[in-house]
Amino acid sequence: MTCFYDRLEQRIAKCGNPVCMGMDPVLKLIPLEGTPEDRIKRFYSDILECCLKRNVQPAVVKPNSAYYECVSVQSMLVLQQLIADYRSAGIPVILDAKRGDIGKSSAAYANAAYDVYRADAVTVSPWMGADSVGPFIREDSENGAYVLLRTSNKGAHDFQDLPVTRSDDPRDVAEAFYSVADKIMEWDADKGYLGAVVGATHPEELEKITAYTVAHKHEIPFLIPGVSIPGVPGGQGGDAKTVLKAIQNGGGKRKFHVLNSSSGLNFAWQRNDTPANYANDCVDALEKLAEACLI
Ligand SMILES: O=c1ccn([C@@H]2O[C@H](COP(=O)(O)O)[C@@H](O)[C@H]2O)c(=O)[nH]1
Repeated sequence: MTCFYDRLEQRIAKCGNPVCMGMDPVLKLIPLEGTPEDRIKRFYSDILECCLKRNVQPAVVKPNSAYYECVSVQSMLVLQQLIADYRSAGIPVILDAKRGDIGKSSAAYANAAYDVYRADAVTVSPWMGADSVGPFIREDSENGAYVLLRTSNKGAHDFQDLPVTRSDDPRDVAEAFYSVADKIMEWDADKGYLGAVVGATHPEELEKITAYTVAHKHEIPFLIPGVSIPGVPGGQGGDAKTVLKAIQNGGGKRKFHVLNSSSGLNFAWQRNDTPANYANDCVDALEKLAEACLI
């Protein structure tokens, strides 16, 4: 059994890029006719087919559950089918659902993500602590979970940057996100089940977090959302090269970090206003992002 993050590292090496393609359907940007569910299914199936045909593949994909839940109950079946299709093509799937609850409810959420939707990995919130994250660590499985550590949004600052006293020494104060990093390293105990979400919009923090984990001899694999692709609308302004250099400057050695773009890839057709060419435009943008990741 190979743990999720070793698998991911192998996969990144094999496909030659660390891109995580988000799959966040927005109906008004899907230029197809039919029921909402059919349009979502065809859209992402066409993109998959085009990736395979052109042999340009993302390392991993990340559907955000919210974008399916808000369409209909039936679209959750589409999500399940898309996860199966991408996995059958050899592309691992991270289900972005940001789970976390009391232990037994977290266990039910973990069963849903890994056994019903059959995702390889899932995003989880650390807010409720060890018993909440624990069920997402499946011993002897190939599954993984990404814990929210320093998110990409503005509001991340509200709690994640709060100064926290970390020992009996009142001078030992640091931002709260370091405590999340500590817990990820403690809960994972080097078994390779836990990664962390760190936003591309905060490269300074990314460098600090990398340096911290390297100093603790426990590099944490990062899922890095918020990347924008130069010349393509969408995303949150994070720059791929800056992100990868931040990891390098922090002393990161492992090649298991993934950079996510959702709207920038999915709706790249907007760049040239070529809706009929949505699949090729997405794959062009993917190629562009993959190139930007060569540093
Ligand atoms: O800190 C976070 C955590 C999750 N996300 C999610 O990633 C994608 C980003 O979409 P873009 O269109 O590339 O901006 C989306 O699903 C978010 O919910 C994040 O952005 N930041």
